[in-house]
Formats: sequence, structure tokens, C-alpha cells
Amino acid sequence: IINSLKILLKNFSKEMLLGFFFFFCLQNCILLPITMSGKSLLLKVILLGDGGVGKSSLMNRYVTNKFDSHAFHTIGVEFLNRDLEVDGRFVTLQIWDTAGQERFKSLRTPFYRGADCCLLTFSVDDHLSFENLGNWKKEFIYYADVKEPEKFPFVILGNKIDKNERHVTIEEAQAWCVESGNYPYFETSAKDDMNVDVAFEEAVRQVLAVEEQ
Ligand SMILES: Nc1nc2c(ncn2[C@@H]2O[C@H](COP(=O)(O)OP(=O)(O)OP(=O)(O)O)[C@@H](O)[C@H]2O)c(=O)[nH]1
Ligand SMILES: [Mg+2]
Repeated sequence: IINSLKILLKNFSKEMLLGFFFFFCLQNCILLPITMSGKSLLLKVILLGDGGVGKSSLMNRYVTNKFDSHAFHTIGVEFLNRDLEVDGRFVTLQIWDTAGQERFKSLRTPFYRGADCCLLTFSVDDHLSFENLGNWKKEFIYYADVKEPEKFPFVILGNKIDKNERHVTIEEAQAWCVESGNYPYFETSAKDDMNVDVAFEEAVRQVLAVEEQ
């Protein structure tokens, strides 16, 4: 074997060795980084908020573009995936929709761990759901075991803006977001498909920004 290898090496011309060297550089320094950057990133985002604020409706609007005006309360958790491109990055967004009703607390909290972003949701026609945002944030930080809560990306959604009756003003909601950590705030309607895409895209941007830091 050694003799055959010696013969083979003797027969290799300089040009062939140079060719191999260039092929190696092309493969590892140029092609590999390009294919790696095109690889899709899996991000887990979680929707939290009181029962009935429209978390499942937002997820279904975003992933399936459908709205059900007689949606049932969620029991435990459900998730759906959607692929998207944000600022040139390919991302698979794994959206975890949780049950907001208190009686399902023990079924939803085990799924908080590993979330990259948390979407705290309330309904603009329900002031109590807005007042509860702080409790949802605390519950998430505790059960997800977030090490640096001040750096964690939260996005706040005020849903059901299509409704005529409003009990939370935009100023009130924005003030809470600024005070609580300068969180991005979006007013959405799962029913009329308003601001749903931009809200989820912002969640991705927030995660990518933290990742870059
Ligand atoms: N008008 C209006 N109704 C909405 C909107 N989003 C959801 N709803 C309705 O509000 C009700 C509750 O919506 P869900 O999406 O089930 O609420 P949820 O937050 O998932 O509730 P839980 O699963 O119990 O935590 C349903 O009857 C929906 O049709 C919206 O943007 N506008
Ligand atoms: Mg639900």
C-alpha cells in the first residue's frame, strides 16, 4: 500500500496539487459559509395571556390565514410552524399557543422552557386582561427559568381592535410597554387580519437582535 501511495504521489503534478488546494479553499471558505447562512433557524415563540383574548385566533390567522368566530378555549398547549424570511434570514417559527384559563396552569407552564420570545397578549375590550400582563410576564420568567429577564425579548399584542367597544387606550398600553422594558407594542385583529404578520415578524427580529448581541 505504501509503495502504491509513493508512486501515486510521485505522479501527482504540481498543477494537480494546486487544483486540490483551490478546491479545498472554495469548499470550506466560500461554499460552506454560503450554505450555512441559508440554513433555516428554528425559533420557539410562545403566546400567553388571559383566556379569550385571541391567542389561538392570532396563531391560526398567521399560519393558516383562517378565523373562527366560535373558537373553543384551548386546553393545555398547541403548536404550529411557519417558515418565513426576515432581513435575509430563513426562519422556521414554531408558535406555541397556550391555554389562558387559570384551571389549565399546570398543563401550560411545562412548555415555557426554551422559548426564544414571549408574546404577551391582551384584548383591547377587556381591561382585566391588560392588567394581568404583569402576572403573565412573571409566570413566564419563573417557569421558563429566564436567567436575565431584563434582556429577554417580550412583544406585547393588544388584540380585537376591530371591536367598537374599547376599554384600553393605545396610550395606556404604550406607557405600560415603555415602563416594563421598552417592549414593542402592536394592536392587532385576528378577525380582520390587521398587524398579525408584522407582529410575528417583529418577534423574530427581537430574537435575532438578542442573538447578535
Ligand atoms: N372581534 C374579534 N374577535 C376575536 C378576535 N380574536 C379572537 N376573537 C374571538 O374571541 C374568542 C376567543 O378567541 P381565542 O382565540 O379562542 O382566545 P384564546 O386567547 O386562545 O383563549 P384560550 O384558549 O381560552 O386561552 C373567539 O370567539 C374568537 O373568535 C379578534 O381579533 N376580533
Ligand atoms: Mg386558545
